[in-house]
Amino acid sequence: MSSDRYHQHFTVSWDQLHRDVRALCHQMIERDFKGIVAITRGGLIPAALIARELDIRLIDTVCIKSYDHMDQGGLDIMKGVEHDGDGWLLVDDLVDTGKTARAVRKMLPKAHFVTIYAKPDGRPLVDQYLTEVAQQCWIQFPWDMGVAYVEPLVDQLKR
Ligand SMILES: O=P(O)(O)OC[C@H]1O[C@H](OP(=O)(O)OP(=O)(O)O)[C@H](O)[C@@H]1O
Ligand SMILES: Nc1nc2[nH]cnc2c(=O)[nH]1
Ligand SMILES: [Mg+2]
Repeated sequence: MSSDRYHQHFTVSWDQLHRDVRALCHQMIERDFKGIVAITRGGLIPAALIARELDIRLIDTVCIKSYDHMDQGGLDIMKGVEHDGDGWLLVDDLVDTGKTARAVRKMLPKAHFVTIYAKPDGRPLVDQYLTEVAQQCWIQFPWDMGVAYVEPLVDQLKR
């Protein structure tokens, strides 16, 4: 999935990501989980933040690699887990088309599946999310960005 065909961007800073994960944790505070299964790689950092807020110590991963082979969006499950997700919290950063969610849901049908952000097409596949983002909007995560120099306005206008 390349971002160039998206017209809008939703840029998430580390500070916003942290605040959004904490807000999602407030919505899960009544629940009791055996552990967290993070969907790599995007689910890893949200899972670590949730583990800290909800004091969850048992953390596993489902390792998935998606590839666009001639636009046939394929998925390679590189590592699964030995249970059906009953009592576990399943975490990803976002759901877009739902392709990843559909594959993981088959493996962990009984898990409580949450993402921080959800596009409309993927929304029905997760149990809980914090913020809906337009389908054509590319979510830019802090781990894909860096702080950059911006030249003074006067110099920009001189060019
Ligand atoms: O609903 P979908 O259309 O499947 O898109 C959502 C998935 O895409 C991103 O992962 P990506 O496949 O980019 O891999 P990564 O998490 O390892 O970066 C994101 O972390 C979700 O897992
Ligand atoms: N970073 C990022 N990865 C994605 N994978 C599928 N949709 C998205 C998105 O909006 N942002
Ligand atoms: Mg991912």
